[in-house]
This record gives sequence, C-alpha cells and structure tokens, in this order.
Amino acid sequence: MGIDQNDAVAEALRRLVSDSFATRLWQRDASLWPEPSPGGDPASNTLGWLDLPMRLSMLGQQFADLNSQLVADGFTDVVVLGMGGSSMTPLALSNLFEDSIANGSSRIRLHALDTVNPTTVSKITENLDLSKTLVFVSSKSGTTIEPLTLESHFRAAMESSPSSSMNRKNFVALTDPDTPLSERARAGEFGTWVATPEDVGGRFSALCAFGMMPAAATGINVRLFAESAARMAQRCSVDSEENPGLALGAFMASNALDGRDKVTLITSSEYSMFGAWVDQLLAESTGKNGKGLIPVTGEPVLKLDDFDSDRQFIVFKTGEDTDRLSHAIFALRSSDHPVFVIEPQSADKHEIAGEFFRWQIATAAASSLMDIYPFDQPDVESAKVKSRELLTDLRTAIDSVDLNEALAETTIHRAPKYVAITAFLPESEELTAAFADLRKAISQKTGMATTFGYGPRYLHSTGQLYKGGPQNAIVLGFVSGIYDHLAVPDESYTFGQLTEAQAGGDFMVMAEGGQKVLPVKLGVDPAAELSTATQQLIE
Ligand SMILES: O=P(O)(O)OC[C@H]1O[C@H](O)[C@H](O)[C@@H](O)[C@@H]1O
Repeated sequence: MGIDQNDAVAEALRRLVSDSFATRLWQRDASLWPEPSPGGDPASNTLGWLDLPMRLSMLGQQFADLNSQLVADGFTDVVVLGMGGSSMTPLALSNLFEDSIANGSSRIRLHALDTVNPTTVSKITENLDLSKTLVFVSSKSGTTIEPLTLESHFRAAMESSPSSSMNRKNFVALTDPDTPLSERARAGEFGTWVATPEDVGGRFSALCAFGMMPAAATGINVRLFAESAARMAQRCSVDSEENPGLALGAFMASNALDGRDKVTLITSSEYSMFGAWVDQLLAESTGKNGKGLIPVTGEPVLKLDDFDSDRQFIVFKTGEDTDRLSHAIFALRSSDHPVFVIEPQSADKHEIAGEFFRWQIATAAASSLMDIYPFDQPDVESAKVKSRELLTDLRTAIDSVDLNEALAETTIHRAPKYVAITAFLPESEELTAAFADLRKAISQKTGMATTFGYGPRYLHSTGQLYKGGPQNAIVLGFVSGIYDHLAVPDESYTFGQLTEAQAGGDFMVMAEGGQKVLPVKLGVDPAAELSTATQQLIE
C-alpha cells in the first residue's frame, strides 16, 4: 500500500488512531458521527454490516450447493431485479466474473436488471428462456418501484410464454423480515425467501444475501469471498496506522477538506462496475447537507493537464492492465497530485470481498472526519415523490434544450465545478463509449471532472449527492424522445412513462435544490448524435 503522507493526511490518520476509531466502531459507538437527518435510521440500527465478514463462511455453507441444484433443475440464467444496494454487488460481480461465467464453468449466467428503460427490459426478456430463469426480487424495503414493476413484468411474461407455465419456484425474494414483499413471500408467492438483516443498510449489504446469494447461484465461490473478507475485517479492527480502512478514509477526508473533493478512482477495465459500486457507497454515505465526496469513476484516460487541483486519486492496482496503472501512479505523483494506491493481497478476483469491506470502513472513517452521518440518504425520497406526482399527470413534458447549446453552456464553467451526466437511455457499450468521448472532450476543454450514470441506476447512488451534496454540478440530463410502449402490468402507465417521470422528477428536484440542470432529448440514434456534438466541441 502506498500513501502520500502529506501532513494533513498523516494528521487525520493519527487522529483516527488516537481517538480509537476502530475500537469504538466495533463497539457501535454512535458518537463517532453527527445525528442522522430527521427520519434517518440511527447508527445503533445500521452497524450490522460489521459482523458480515465473520458470518460469511456460514452463508457460504448455506449456499454451497445452490449452483449445482439450479443446474440440476435446468436453470441457465439468474436475473436480479433491484436497485442501489440491492443490485450493485451482483452488477459488479457479474462484470468482474464475466469470463468464468461466460466460459461455461458455472453454467448459469448472471444479469442484474436495475433499470425500467423499456428497450433494455424488452431486450433482456427476449434473450432469456424464462422457464430456465431464476428471478431474484431484491429489495430491502420491499417497496421500491423498479423491482416491483419489473417483477410484475416477468410474472406476466412467464405466464404468456408458450414454453413455460408460470412457476413460483422461478421467483426468489430477498427482503427484510417485515416488509410488504416478505408478506407476499409468507403468502406463498415465491419459491424461496431469504430474510435479509434489518440492521444492514443497502450500500453496506454486499456481504449478506443481497450480494452473495446471486453470486452463489451463478457458481462464484462464496467460501473464498469469506476468507478474503475475514482477513480484511481483521486488519481493519485495530487502532493502528496500518489499518487499511482507516488509511483510505483519512486520505479521502483530508484531501476533500483541502478542496480536493473529486475522488477519482482508476481501475483496470474488468473492475469498471466496481467503480459504480464505489459510486453508491461514497455518494449516498457522504453527499448530504451541502458536503460530500464526489466519486469520479469510469473516467476515460486523460492527460495530466486535464486535471485541476480539485482532484485526489485512488488507483486500484490489480487486474489486467497493471502496467498502465503503474504508469498512471508515477505520472500523477510526479505532478504532485495526491495518490493512494490500493493493491489487494493477491490478484485473485475473490479479493473483491475484502475490498468491499475496506471501502465501507474507509467511508465510515472519512464521514466521521468530515462530520457527516453516513447511514442515511435524506434526499433520495424527494425525487421519488416528484416522479409519483408526474406519473399521475402524464402530460407534463420535460423542457429540453438543444445538445449543442447545452454543451456550450456547460463548457463556460471551470473546476471546482463538475459535470454530472445522467442518461435515461438504454445501456449499451456503444452508448457508454460515446458518453466516455463526451466526458473526455469536456474535461479537456474545461479541466472539470465528469461523472456518468445511467438512470434510474444513479437515482439510487450519486442521485443523493447531486441533491444533497455541494451545489456546484452542471447536470446534463439525457432522455429519449422515443420510449417504447411496454406496459407495466396492472398499472395505468408504461415503462417509458415511468422512466420519463423518474427523469423529470429528479431534474426538477435537482434544479430546485440549486444545481444547474440542462435536460437534453436525443432521438433514434443517441450515440451518433453524441459523437457529432462531441466532435464539434473538440474542433
Ligand atoms: O433495497 P431497496 O429497499 O429496494 O432500496 C434500494 C435503494 O433504494 C434507495 O434509493 C436508497 O437510496 C438506496 O440506498 C437503496 O439501496
């Protein structure tokens, strides 16, 4: 591990150690943070995640035969319907273990569906043999609109599929013991229900059933996760400057307090969705009351000149392109940017479990140093309320601006402002690449950092930060002018209308809160439109 021992970082780390942060954290000492926002869960109800590494080997045993049973029962695919904390870990793992899943060693593919975009929903449904698909309905609260509407969709699709009669055993519920979803599970609507721990919040739930059961279903070795997580928990439990969670937390907080609040994570490509996982953890935990760490992940490769002095860098040095990462570390350090290097103990991908835990400890520690309560998300609800209102009046259209105008307006700004790109569009490699080019062009022209997230995924992640954190973002909010007409069963609206209402609701709330929001409507070929505009920006 390497850390730029500038004075402030060293001092912050010493403070955590001398204040016995680690001991007090394990003793569940709520005085480490300020009080939650009104209605937020108190710390005493939210620290159950500290026990998860030690419980993981038991969970591994519980799920040890799951994959072979599913294979024997003829299943070929697992789909997780969930948002934020309930889907981020399966999403990161499906990306990271893609090769072993694709080469057939597990014989079950893993898909995390965290969108209501009608094009994506239709596409994934068409590509699956539903009779051979196990559907996880994953929701801690059991009330989140996306997994519930998607569940209705999959139940209806199974009923109408000629090859399959609807089967309860195809549906698994992951939810807390006392939720509307668990009630339906008790009433027999699901083949399996696993009760999730009530004292573990969504973004801290990677190592419980939300993350681990879909992983086990797809053949990923949870026993190896348990070993990695237990090792990291051990190292993170001591009041010492060697504690890897405290070191990372001190680095992030002291740099942010020094004006470097853009936490830029550089990883090799197979860890790109781990970046999205970090987005949720940092943004929802710290982005509130006008403060926050701003995670910049999945950023295209930039030149040193394109980084302003609002940046701090964390390089996750493992995976396929460690040479590129070593080069980046050297170059960034040579130009006096603060760099923290994380090097997992081995290159084995199962080390990711320990990394989940390191980042959770680091987030708890950084929040304490920044005087932020990390276990609530007070501003997520406001956008949900507004989108429900919009769903009752479907005539309200989003006022959009022309793409070139929006970019012209964006590029007059400079750091420490940043550009938050949100896209309520069907996720694809081509589109993600087009947005990456746009991000690069913006940073090259202005020196501003950019963030990027598909909607509604970001609503359950960076959305909290955009609404509750520093009000210095320029939000480019992309929507489609043409959403497919895919009905939500038993509702008066379609998935397209739901998507539009979620976008419109969030844009309104962000603008009311003080962010500069520029909604842009794209047509049939969004990637091509973006490429043309990016080209014009460069010229
Ligand atoms: O698991 P659920 O209750 O469905 O919640 C899913 C997500 O919803 C909200 O947006 C919260 O801000 C997230 O922290 C949470 O992970």
